[in-house]
Formats: sequence, structure tokens, C-alpha cells
Amino acid sequence: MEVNDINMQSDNCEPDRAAHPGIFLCREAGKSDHQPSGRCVDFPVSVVLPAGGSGERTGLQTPKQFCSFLGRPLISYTIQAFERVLWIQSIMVVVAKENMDLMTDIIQRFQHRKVRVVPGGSTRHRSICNGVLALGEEGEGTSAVERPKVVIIHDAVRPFVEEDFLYKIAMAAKEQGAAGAIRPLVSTVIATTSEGYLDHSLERAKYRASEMPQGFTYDVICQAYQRCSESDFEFGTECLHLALQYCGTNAKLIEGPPTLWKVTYKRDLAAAESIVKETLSRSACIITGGSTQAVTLADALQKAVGALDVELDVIPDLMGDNARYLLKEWNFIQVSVNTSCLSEVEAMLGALEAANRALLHPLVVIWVHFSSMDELSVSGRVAEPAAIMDLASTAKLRNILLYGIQLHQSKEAERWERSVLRVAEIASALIRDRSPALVGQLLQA
Ligand SMILES: Nc1ccn([C@@H]2O[C@H](COP(=O)(O)OP(=O)(O)OP(=O)(O)O)[C@@H](O)[C@H]2O)c(=O)n1
Ligand SMILES: O=C(CO)[C@H](O)[C@H](O)COP(=O)(O)O
Repeated sequence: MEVNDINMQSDNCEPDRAAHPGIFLCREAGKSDHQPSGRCVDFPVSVVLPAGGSGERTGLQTPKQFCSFLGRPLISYTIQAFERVLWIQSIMVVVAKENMDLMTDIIQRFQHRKVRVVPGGSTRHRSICNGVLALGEEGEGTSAVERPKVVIIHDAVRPFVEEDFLYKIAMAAKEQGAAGAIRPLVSTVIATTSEGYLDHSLERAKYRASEMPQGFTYDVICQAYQRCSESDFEFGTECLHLALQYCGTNAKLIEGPPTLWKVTYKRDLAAAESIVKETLSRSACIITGGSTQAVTLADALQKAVGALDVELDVIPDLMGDNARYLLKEWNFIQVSVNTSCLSEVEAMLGALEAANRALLHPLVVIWVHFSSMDELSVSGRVAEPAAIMDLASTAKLRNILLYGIQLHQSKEAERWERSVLRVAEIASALIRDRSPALVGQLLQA
């Protein structure tokens, strides 16, 4: 059966654990950046994340899964990608013995749930095997988590896996016993002689790169590891091969998106950071406080930012229905007109903190202080650089990056348009770069 043919149960699937004991559908406070797909899986699915390697190829001291960007270790991004999938019931993370405490700290710090940690082995297969066996023990005598029907295995260093693809893998694994992600080959694979000459070359169109995630029925992956040889444990790199050789299970292969790529070298960590930044920079919300001047500025910014590829919503405040903006990946731009007082920003920071919005990612808040020339001539200075610096220093401790932009009203249309464009450019650069060095600066537009 084609994976696309599998009946996708997508309509209003209600969380009913009694009727579907395998469905895991709890929502997690402060982590609602992800829209659930609405898909249900009516069998228990658990995940094994092998994270027991040392990451030699990065050349770094720290194993790559524990290297951080935007204040969070890579492994936490991967866990989050699985944790937000409501139909996944548990995640078994496998780490080297000496990193068990570190991993436990990460789980606590980023409030990961559904996660257990077990010690790994000297090779990837040994680590995965430990994780799979631990899933079996998890089912015994515990009511919260059942023995899984399907086990998804995914390298802890592939952080960008999407729910839709996991769904395809889980459904195909249940149907076929095994399923795995593939990608087209980038380069031709050749065999070399022991003297370093070309022996033969493979016809590229016939081959595919095997990627992760892979899915197996629990019985297939358990049997494969029970039956495989020491040599497989020591030198093997392919779980699908074990399922074929030891269980006669031909895996269904499904072409996955390019984002399934594995962090292998140091440069891949920088690439992962830039993908996360790009994702976090797509939308911002302007809060006007309801003032006419602020709304006019917001409308002008909306036009200017449109060209910069940022989705921009304009709302008067974060009250009532607008509180939903606190729950998603929005960045915030607070416009204050003719007041150098930062109380509106302080109130917003309080609301963001209460919603636990900056737990997983640094959040950008930009205060745009819109002042008339009259205000300037009365006060004789630009708005409170010291106050914003103090507020930003405190906010930074809570993972909120506060920046300021000072915009002076001008009666000259051309000058005004230039300033608005500058605000749009500065704001989108601040949102995109999330530079800690610029936190608390009051930039001039
Ligand atoms: N004994 C091992 C070796 C690897 N892995 C995990 O398997 C995944 C894919 O392996 P790879 O990219 O090769 O990771 P490393 O072995 O850490 O990297 P390197 O080969 O560069 O040392 C990683 O999440 C890694 O932590 C594991 O759980 N246990
Ligand atoms: O793609 C894979 C499975 O097919 C694995 O991710 C890959 O084998 C990881 O191993 P390596 O240590 O060789 O990078």
C-alpha cells in the first residue's frame, strides 16, 4: 500500500484516552508554538533518540547533541520536535553514562515531558538497542505508558523533523513492519581499490541516501536486535538492514524533506542555528495601545515590512482574545506615542513571562518610541536610554531580548517615509539576528 493511501484520520479527532488507549493528546503549558495537525494515531507510538555519540567529526570537545545555539542545546530542539506531536506517548533518550546527569538537567531546565533517559553503548546500534529494550520495560507495570506498537528511531542530531513526516513513517511502519526516510544522492558513490584507485562507480539514479526517522513495529525491531551479530552491533550503520536480514521485513521507503539532514560537522551547527532563527523571524505583532498616531505608524510599518517578508499583525493590546498572541511564535513591537514611559513595555514583559513564552527560544520585544518634535523640545533629550537598558538587562535574564527604536515625527512626507522604512528595516534585522550585544540599545530611525 502507498503511504498516501493510508487513511488519514484528520477531522476533529477528540482526545479520548479511554476509547483509544494509545492516543496521547495532552497540551503543554508554555509550549504552544506548534499547531497540532489534528491527526490521530490509534496505536501507541514511542521514540528512541540515540544521543550517545561523541561527535568526533565536529572537532569540538562537547558532543554535538549538547552544543547550544540561541541558549539551548541541540538535543532539546530535537526532543521538542517530538514532544509537540500529541500522538507520541514517550521519548527514550539514550546518552553516554557520563552524560546522564547533564541530560537530566536539560530535561528539567527546558521542562521536557514524556522523556526518559537511559545509558548508551559503545556504538550507535548498541545505544539504539538499549533504548528499544528500555521501552519494553517501560510498559511493564506502569499505566501511564503502554508498550509501543510502533517505535520511531531518530538521530538526536537531526532537529528539524515535522509531524506530517513522522505520521507517514508511523503509519507505514505499522503496515509494513519497517519504514525509513530516504533522500536523493547528492554525489555519485564510488568504490575504491585498496591502492586508492577507482574500482567501480554506482549508477546514481538507482541509489538513495538512507536518512532518519525510521519506524518499526516494536516486535520487528526487538527481534532484529535479539538476532543480529556482534559484527552488526560493532560495524553496522543501518537499522532497516537489520529488519530485512533478521526478520525478513522489507522496509517501505519514503522520500523525506531536505530538512532531515544530520548535524555532523561544526558548520552544521551554524546552519541549524540559522534555520531556527529564520523560523522565529516570520511574524511580529505591533501593539498600538489604541492611539490613532500609533495605528497610522503601524499601518505604514505593515506596508514597509511586507516587502521584507515578515507577517505583521496590528492589535491594540494583549487583552481578551488577543492574548492568543502570547501563545505562539510572535515577536512583539510596542509603539508608545509621546511618552517616554516604559510602563507599557513592562506590562508586556510581565504577560510574556506569565505565559512562559521565552522558555524555549529567546523572544524579541521592540519598543518603538514615537516622539513629536514638541516633546523633544520640552524634554530636550531622547527617551530614557538608561531606563530601557535597565529593563532590558532584567528581561534578558528571562530570555527576552528587549531593544528600543526612537522615531521622530516629521511633517515632511519624504523624511517621514524614510524614517518609517528605517524602523521596518531595523526591527526586522533585530528580530532576525537576535543579537544579545544590541539588547537595551535605543536605536535612532
Ligand atoms: N555510541 C553511539 C554513537 C552514536 N550515537 C548517536 O547516533 C547519532 C548519529 O551518529 P553520528 O552522527 O555518527 O554521531 P557521533 O557518533 O556522535 O559522531 P561522530 O561519528 O562524528 O563521532 C547521534 O545522535 C549520536 O549521538 C549513539 O547514540 N551512540
Ligand atoms: O542515516 C543513518 C541510518 O541509515 C544514520 O543516521 C547514520 O547511519 C548515522 O551514522 P553515522 O555515524 O555513519 O553518521
